[in-house]
Order: sequence, then C-alpha cells, then structure tokens
Amino acid sequence: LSVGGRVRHYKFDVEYMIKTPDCLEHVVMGINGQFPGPTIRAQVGDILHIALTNKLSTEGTVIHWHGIRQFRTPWADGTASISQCAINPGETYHYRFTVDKPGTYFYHGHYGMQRAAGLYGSLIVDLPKGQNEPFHYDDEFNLLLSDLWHTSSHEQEVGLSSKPFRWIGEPQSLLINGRGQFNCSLAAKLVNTTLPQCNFRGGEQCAPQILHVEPNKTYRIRIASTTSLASLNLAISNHKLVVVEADGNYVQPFAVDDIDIYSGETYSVLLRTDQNPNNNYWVSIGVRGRLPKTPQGLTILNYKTISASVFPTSPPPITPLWNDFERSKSFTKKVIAKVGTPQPPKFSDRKVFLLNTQNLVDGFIKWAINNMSLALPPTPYLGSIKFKLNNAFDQKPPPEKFPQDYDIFNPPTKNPNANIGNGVYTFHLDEVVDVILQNANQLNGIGSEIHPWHLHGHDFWVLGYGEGKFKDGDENKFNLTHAPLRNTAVIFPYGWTALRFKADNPGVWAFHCHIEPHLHMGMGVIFAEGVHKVGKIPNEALTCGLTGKLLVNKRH
Ligand SMILES: O=C1O[C@H]([C@@H](O)CO)C(O)=C1O
Repeated sequence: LSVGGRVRHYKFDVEYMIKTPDCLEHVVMGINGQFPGPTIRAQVGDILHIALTNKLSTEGTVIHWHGIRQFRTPWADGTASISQCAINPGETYHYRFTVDKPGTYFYHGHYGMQRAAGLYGSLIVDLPKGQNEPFHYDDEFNLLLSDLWHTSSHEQEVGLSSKPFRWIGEPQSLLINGRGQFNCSLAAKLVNTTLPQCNFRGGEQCAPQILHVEPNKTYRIRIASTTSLASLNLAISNHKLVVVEADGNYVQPFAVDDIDIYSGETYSVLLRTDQNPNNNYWVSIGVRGRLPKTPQGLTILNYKTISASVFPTSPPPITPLWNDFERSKSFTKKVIAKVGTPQPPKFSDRKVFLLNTQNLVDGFIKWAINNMSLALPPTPYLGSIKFKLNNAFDQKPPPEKFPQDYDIFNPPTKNPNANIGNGVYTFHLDEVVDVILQNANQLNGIGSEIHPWHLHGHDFWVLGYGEGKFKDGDENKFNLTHAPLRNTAVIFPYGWTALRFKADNPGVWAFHCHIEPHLHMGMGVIFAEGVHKVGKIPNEALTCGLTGKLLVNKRH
C-alpha cells in the first residue's frame, strides 16, 4: 500500500430492504439502509478500508470496486469465485486498497445477479488538494444510472438458467441516482403519454434529484452506468456537453448534444449554464441498442434564478433511434486520449481472438467465447492458482482463436452447441496482450447485439473498432498514437474491437460482458498473470472450497 495515504474507514452493511425507487414498492439490495449505497469520496493515494458485513439472511455477497486496478491487493477486487470467497451471512470482509488514479468510478455486487438487485453506489477519487484537473469547473454533480425490473433478481436468474429459457425482457424503469417514475411521468403535460403527470410534494423516494445550478457557471457532471442491460443516451435540453473523462482517464475534450453510455462505463462532461435562466431544462436518459420498451428517465436542471417547480417549456430531448448504430459508433470513436496520455507499446507479444456467440448447451441458451461458456468454480482462482490446487478448475486453457471460416453473419447453425468451462488465460508478467473481440450473429434469426466488455485489474488501450470479421492487415489501422485508456469497451453488431494492455498486475482478473444476464449466461473469461508474485492473501478471502480445506488442515 502506498506510503502517506490517508486511511478512510467505511462500515458497509449489505441487506435487502423495501424501497420505492420508481414509486412502486420493491425489495432492493442496499447498504446501511440506503439505496443506492453511500457515495465513497477519496483522494488519490488514500487507502480505503471498507468493512463489509453481510446482513442478508440466506446468501453470500461481495462488492467489486469498478475501475480500481487493485495493484498489490488482488484479493480486494470483490469478485466471488475469482478473487475471494463470497462473504457468508453474518460475516465481515475487510476490503483494503489504494485508490491511485483520480476519476469517476462506482462499486457494485459481483455475485450472482446482485447488481441487478440494486447493490451499487458511487466511488469518486479526487486529486490531492492543491492539484488541479486539466479543465476548469465551478461545481459538480454525480449521476449514477441504472435500470430496474419488477421481477426479482432471483426470478430473473432462475429464468435465464431454465429450459425453456426465460429472457428478463426490458427494464420497467430507468433510475437516476436510484430514482425513477413508473406510474407517472414528470413530462406528461408535454409528451404523448397515457401516464398521469407526477405530483411530488418532495421527500418521496421516487422524486427526482434536481440539479440546481447558477447561471454562467461550468459544472462537471459525473455519469456512471451500472445498468443490468440498458445502453443509455443522456441529454440535457438546450445544453452542450463537453466530454473530458472516460472510465477514470482524461480524454481529448469534445462537445456533443448527448452522450451514449454503456453499462460499466463512466464519463465526466462539462456543462456551461449559458441558457435562458428563466427556464428549467430536462435531463433525460433513454434506451439505445435494443428496441426500447422503457420510458425515459428524467430529472430537471434548475436555474436557481427561478423555482425548481417552474415547468420546462419544451418536451424532453428525444433519445436517438435505438438502432442507428452509425450514430453510436460515431460517438464512441470520438473518445480519444488526451494529449500526454501514455500510449501503447508499438507491438504486442500475444494476440487473443475472442469470438462472442450465443449458443445452446444441452438445450440451455448460453453465451460462449471461442465456444466456451464460463461457469465459475467453487474455489476462487486467486487461491487455487497461487497454491497450485489443480483440481480446482479446468487445467486446459481455453482457445486463443476461433476457426477462420466461422460465419459471423448467420446463426451458429454448424456449431450451435458450446461447452461449459472454467479454464484460464495465463499471461507472463508484463506481457503485452492484444485482445480482438469479435461479434457475431445471435442464436436465432438475423441480428447481433452490443456488448460492453469490462476488464478487471487494468485499463486497456482501445486500438480500434472495425466492421465484419477481423482480418490480416486490420492491425495496420490500429490507433497507436492517441488510443484512449479505458476499462470498458463495446463491440458493435457484427463488428470487432481491438484492445491492448500490459499484463503487469499480479492477480486473477475477470474480463466479461457487463450486461448482468449475459455474464450470468457465461459471457466472460478469466485472465491470470504473475500469481506467484501475489503477496499474502488474507485468510478471509480463502475460507471456501479447496482453499478453505487447506486452512482447516493447517489447524488440525
Ligand atoms: O441473451 C439474450 O437472450 C435474449 C434473446 O436473444 C433470446 O431470447 C436477448 O435479447 C438477449 O440479449
């Protein structure tokens, strides 16, 4: 742990609670009685110490600190079956780790589908006092975006693993800082809807959190998406957004009317309050990438010159067409590194091609990567690899490429069946790895979805996005001069995305689609590097499976 960092102590009690996040009652997962969980705010170099107590009565839990690389603390990454054992009811796990990079982050459950159940909150890392961000702002807001279902995460989980398969469908509500409106609309008076106008007295759990601003100032709006499924577009009527940060990395500033944000991504945008201060304006989020069946999520940008209850004069921004993928690509490709950002090594040591397919396994619908669908083992990899427990998981590494003649434009008719597995991609410490994520056609009918891939333990450089199947020579088009550093990158329908990272963080790291049901259906892989260099893993991370038995045997 870094020297001189201030230790910040948090006590987190995770429990199920009854809340009314979209004006209807639901059981959600919360922390210390709050949904979303408390915001963690720290400074670069600080050590966070979060004592997490599982107050659920019948299931385990863990929390992942999304975007924090966990250098020298891989057991604090908060991934059940990968970096630690799930924390049992009544038990407390101590997450201790350094936050070494300023930026906008969040945290969330990483066991079963607990993120879908509402286990999430914001994590913001400021620069040390006296240091300035490379852009100016007067004040800031924080928007944590999520989606909500009226079915429980358990019901969803069982449906996804059933035969016949039951898809979770589209979310019922979109939430901004845990607040949405299902049975009324904030904008009913201005839009074509059968929903009544919402009437809030204030204090309701589903009342929107209003952004109160002063005219002629610059605000930094931090935006993080922890959605289970939805790809979102955020816009603020009449106001330009200048994107300055993505996933805790500075980007070359660019101005847009709206931003796309995929699950697992974070952005900071600057907003200048230069519009008529006698109006209020809409902040809207809407679904993109899938046929939307969910009303927009809304709140208000209120110029303090007038009352927050003054009704905006025009309807909320219209969310761009869900399937205008050219528009989506155009936005995503605008995200390039700020000048001065470290750039990737010119060459990679290894290329891993990962074909994403939706398959059948014994009649169950799964997602597979190079024909392997991930099912996590009972003993977390970090311990089983470090202690060489070879029975803990498949010792045969998964394939690093897929058949060249695979037809990505059609359903997987020739090989509809995938295999279930839990093998590991092992990298040499400091190896420079390219990952080429290849999208393909879904299982039934013609179509291909967007998947946001999130890497634990690292940032990667995004080298490029391409159409169709990656082919020899495409690497000549890689962006090696202003490649953005990120921890999440999307693959577009029928396209590929190329990433480069240095395997310089001893540990075991998940790399997966951040869509919660897709991960649950096996859409992920496991990377490991330099595990022999990992320091002493705290016993509390090892108390299950084969490592649990080792601990017991030492005592007897
Ligand atoms: O994984 C998925 O399954 C459904 C559909 O493909 C099968 O019902 C869907 O929309 C997904 O994203």
